[in-house]
Amino acid sequence: MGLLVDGTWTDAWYDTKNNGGKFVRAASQFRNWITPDGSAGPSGGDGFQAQSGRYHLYVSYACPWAHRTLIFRSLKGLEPHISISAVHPEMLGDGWTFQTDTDGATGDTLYQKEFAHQIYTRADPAYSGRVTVPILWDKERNTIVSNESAEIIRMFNSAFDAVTGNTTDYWPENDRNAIEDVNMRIYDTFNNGVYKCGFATSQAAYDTAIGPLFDTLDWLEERLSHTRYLMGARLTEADWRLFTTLIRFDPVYHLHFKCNRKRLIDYPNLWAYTRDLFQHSGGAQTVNFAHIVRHYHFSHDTINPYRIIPINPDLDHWAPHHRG
Ligand SMILES: N[C@@H](CCC(=O)N[C@@H](CS)C(=O)NCC(=O)O)C(=O)O
Repeated sequence: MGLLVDGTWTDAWYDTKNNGGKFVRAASQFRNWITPDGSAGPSGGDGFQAQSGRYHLYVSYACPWAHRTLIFRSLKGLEPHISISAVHPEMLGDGWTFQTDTDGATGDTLYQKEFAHQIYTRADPAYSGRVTVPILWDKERNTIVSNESAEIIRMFNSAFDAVTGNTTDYWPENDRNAIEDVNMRIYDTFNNGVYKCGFATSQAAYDTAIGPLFDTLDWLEERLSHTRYLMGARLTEADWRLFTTLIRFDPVYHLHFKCNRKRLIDYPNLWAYTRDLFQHSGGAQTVNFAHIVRHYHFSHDTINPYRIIPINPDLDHWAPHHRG
């Protein structure tokens, strides 16, 4: 685990000392948008036109943020148009690596680099900051388009529609405000909330995060007792953003990140909803439990220094969900 400082790799754990033991996630720095005609998006520069074969996605199968982008690549039929490389699940002193000694770890299929930080310095030799996945790479301009998953999924949702002919919309105009409200609560207390609990280095920081996390799960359990999806009958990005944290909850977050007041399977609606999404196209084929379990238990020295992988419950994600 480390970061780049003026383009030089430096091995360092998250600094929580200045925040009373709280984990504070840094903002992503590459914020360009791919658009149908290459005009600029809501942030960054122009010149990133949606074209088949031009872009490459670096992911970790373990990472919930990268997982979102894999789901949207699948939902929107982008597999033939956007190539991928998947990092090795163990993120140690060198950060994410392109070692290939584990099933599913592809190596850097574009440039045959060893480390993900070399992709960042290829885009910006003086980059300072964390080296995170996902990374959306432009092969033509030789740079990073975006390293912000929330924005990458919105690009995938619509920018390539003319290329693929797939016009299914997971961010429908009429529901955007409602989606934003739900996203904000789920991001703050759950998607990022599990990390706030797990990476807390003071009791107070943990206590501040854990209450709202389970309040959100109780709220979701109630909401999903009335409707199939978060926005009603229609599946939207809000569901997929929630899914990537739910699917990791019992195997990882419950124990490893101390989110253990309840398990996912203790919430009948949420658990059935998770299975519903898992069984949907874009679900199961983007989930790699081996990478998920290995990554978290191996990569966080301060939490699990002996890298012992717990036995974990047997979960049947293929059991009928009865939410049709
Ligand atoms: N805001 C980013 C966050 C991505 C992120 O934090 N990814 C984690 C993996 S789950 C990572 O690469 N962490 C490496 C680090 O923080 O050094 C996004 O949503 O795209």
